[in-house]
Amino acid sequence: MPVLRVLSTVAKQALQAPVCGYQPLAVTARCISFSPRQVPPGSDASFHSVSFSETDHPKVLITGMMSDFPNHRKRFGKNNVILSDIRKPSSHVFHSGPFIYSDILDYKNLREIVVNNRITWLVHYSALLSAVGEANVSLARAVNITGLHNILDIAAEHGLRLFVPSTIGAFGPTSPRNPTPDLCVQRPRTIYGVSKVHAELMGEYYHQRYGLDFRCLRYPGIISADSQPGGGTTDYAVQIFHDAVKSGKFECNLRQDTRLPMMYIDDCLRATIEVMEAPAEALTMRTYNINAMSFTPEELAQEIQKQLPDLQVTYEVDVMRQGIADSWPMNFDDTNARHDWGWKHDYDLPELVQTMLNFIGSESQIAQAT
Ligand SMILES: NC(=O)C1=CN([C@@H]2O[C@H](COP(=O)(O)OP(=O)(O)OC[C@H]3O[C@@H](n4cnc5c(N)ncnc54)[C@H](O)[C@@H]3O)[C@@H](O)[C@H]2O)C=CC1
Ligand SMILES: CC(=O)[C@H](N)C(=O)O
Repeated sequence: MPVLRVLSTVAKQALQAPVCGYQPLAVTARCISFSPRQVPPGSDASFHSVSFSETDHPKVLITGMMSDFPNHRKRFGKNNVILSDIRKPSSHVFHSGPFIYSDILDYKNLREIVVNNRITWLVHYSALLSAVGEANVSLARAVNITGLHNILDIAAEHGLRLFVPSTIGAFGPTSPRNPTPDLCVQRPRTIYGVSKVHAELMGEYYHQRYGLDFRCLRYPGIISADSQPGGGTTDYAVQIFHDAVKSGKFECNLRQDTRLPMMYIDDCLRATIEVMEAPAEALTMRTYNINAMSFTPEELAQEIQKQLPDLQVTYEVDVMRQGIADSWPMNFDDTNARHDWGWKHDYDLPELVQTMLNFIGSESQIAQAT
């Protein structure tokens, strides 16, 4: 829809909205019962959010497949969590519950999915990560920014609770790095970081302007055994486990002393559920840092070598990735998440290494046996 038409619709309805007059923005937002792409009554469609009783399970749509979301499915019921992507799912994901094709750049298709499945919560993972984003800026801009606009409008129109992850990559070289607090200078130097700051600010704006229930966590680098690294700067911390088990050798593309915040996937998914379920009154902010551990490639290698002493690690620095890593936080301050909604991580470095090696080791034994 052309911008001007949106603006004129918004302006017209704003003028018609009763008694909002000179009240502060937050109050005004509650008076305006329309969303940015809503078309006027009498035209081709008009939207009315269905309200659900408190006892209903949320019906969750997840864009992008960060994992197979066993936690979400266990919590909300297998059929209440629909995964979506433009990529073919693994057979494990495909057989674990509903999966649907959805391109987040296709607004009408997203709307159809939300309506047909009576979606109430949207968890928006689709994005291009930092390194792959630098390699394809226009695609990153489309997926991470235009795609996000579609998601925000769909969520606002249909009264959805919306989760969008942000990242340590939303900070830049002028941010305090050790530790990095929730509120500080954010001048990232990657298209990924810029798009994530945009997502944080747009979500918070929609929250105060349209009452959107927007929730956002800034994740550290996420380490998971059951998905391949997706083109990020922290990928080395996943790849090292696969190479250690497979060949006993690993070539690291970051310097050995590059310290970055990291988290095991189970902690990440649990944090996501916890912040989504937190009562709105507990949230003093809508975007929180979450933290678990911080390590360098050398420290990670040493911890793995306690289990696999023959592992050999060499360093072949990728200049672009190193530049990105050097501009990111070394340690994350998540005091507010711990205070407001009780965030607490379970996995430190030794537990992470043990769990990853158990998982990848048993997978590789199965592969060898078959
Ligand atoms: N993996 C990590 O270390 C961290 C991830 N995050 C955030 O978590 C989210 C998920 O990250 P990962 O799973 O690691 O990334 P990933 O690159 O593995 O997955 C992203 C998914 O988005 C999908 N996608 C791309 N274009 C799409 C489109 N037009 N329509 C629908 N789907 C599309 C891709 O097919 C892919 O499956 C991202 O938003 C990322 O910014 C944040 C911090 C750390
Ligand atoms: C930390 C992230 O957001 C991601 N893993 C990346 O390295 O781009």
